[in-house]
Amino acid sequence: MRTIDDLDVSGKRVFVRADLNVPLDGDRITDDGRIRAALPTIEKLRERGARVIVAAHLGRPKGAPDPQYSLRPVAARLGELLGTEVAFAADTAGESARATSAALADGEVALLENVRFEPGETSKDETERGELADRFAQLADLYVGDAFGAVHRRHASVYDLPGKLPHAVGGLVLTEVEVLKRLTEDPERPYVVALGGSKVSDKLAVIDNLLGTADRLLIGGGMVFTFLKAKGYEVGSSLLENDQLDTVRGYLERAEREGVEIVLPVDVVAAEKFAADAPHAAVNVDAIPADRMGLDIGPKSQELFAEKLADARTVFWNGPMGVFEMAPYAGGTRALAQALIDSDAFTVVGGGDSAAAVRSLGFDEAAFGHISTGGGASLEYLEGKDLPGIDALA
Ligand SMILES: Nc1ncnc2c1ncn2[C@@H]1O[C@H](COP(=O)(O)OP(=O)(O)OP(=O)(O)O)[C@@H](O)[C@H]1O
Ligand SMILES: O=C(O)[C@H](O)COP(=O)(O)O
Repeated sequence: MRTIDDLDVSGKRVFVRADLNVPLDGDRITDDGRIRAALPTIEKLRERGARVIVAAHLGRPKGAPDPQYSLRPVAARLGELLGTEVAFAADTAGESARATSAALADGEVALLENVRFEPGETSKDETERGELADRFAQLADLYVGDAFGAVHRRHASVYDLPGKLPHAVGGLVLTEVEVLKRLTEDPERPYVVALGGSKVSDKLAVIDNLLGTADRLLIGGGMVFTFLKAKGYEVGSSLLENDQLDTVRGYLERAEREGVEIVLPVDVVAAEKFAADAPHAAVNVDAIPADRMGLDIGPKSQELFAEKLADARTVFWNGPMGVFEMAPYAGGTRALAQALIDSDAFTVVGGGDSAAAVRSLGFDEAAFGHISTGGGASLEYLEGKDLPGIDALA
């Protein structure tokens, strides 16, 4: 794979696909970790006289402009961090993008509006994606793939565009892959994987593969309830993937057969509604009231998970244990982070929100072995799956 060092970028327009999918509260960025992680590649290109056109997605808009998912606040923050003005194109691949790209001087940077405002970006139809990629290609001379958090997506700006321009892999992708390799090539055991978060259907699928590599799986976050339901418990109004119950039963059976431990919470914090001020209490998993939703693992589960991490030598953690953004439901995530720190294991934390949680709860990033910008992407890498956004850079 070619790296940036192999490209002659001086005076050229370089399209950089980055993952700038940061958590927002209104238009306030609550964690800028992914923007910071994108800086080295952009800075290197600027130093070498490139005209840098950054493209990224934010959230999951439905293929049309939606102001709540605008990257405008990200352009402002990127400019602050780079210490230079970042021009913002009000569209993704239209008139504004073309004019913004054409106006760039050497060393200048622009950010395009959210690539997912274009239906072609996430389309399953290759022709539709290809048409958008053609429009992107008109904006630039070269392509750099550095969106590690999105390399598992077969999307126009990640997968199709590199086929249309001379391209190189970015430094962030290289670093991430180098660290994650340590987890796939003979990890020190016990190897424990902790899974949580809310992208339940995305992440349930990885369990199948993890059963073949990890010694122990700790299940927290929104994923818990599909497991509990599959075991016959009632889960009230908690997040639930009803159509995955059989799959999950299959995982539980296979784990038992193959001697992989799946550790489920024994209690959860159940709230009347999805709100910080909602009445809530810790209840055992066999006593979740029908009108309540589980928003965190409970204190007994925190202890249990810490015990299950104490002897680990390698840990990968993706997905918060609860709705850590609201103080009453942050305990599980805080306890898990602390247990990782207390263990002697090589620890990797992956995912936009997981990394944000670690930082927002006041932990020192340096206390972990590696904080990855990829959640789903890291998991798919660990599964050994082909990653479209990396394959396309070959
Ligand atoms: N029990 C729960 N019910 C609902 N949401 C939950 C629950 N537990 C955690 N969450 C939410 O999960 C979200 C994060 O999930 P997600 O799967 O996106 O993780 P991530 O670390 O960002 O990984 P990725 O980078 O793949 O997105 C948080 O916003 C958190 O509030
Ligand atoms: O947050 C992430 O994991 C990446 O930015 C990818 O986002 P997606 O799951 O919406 O494709």
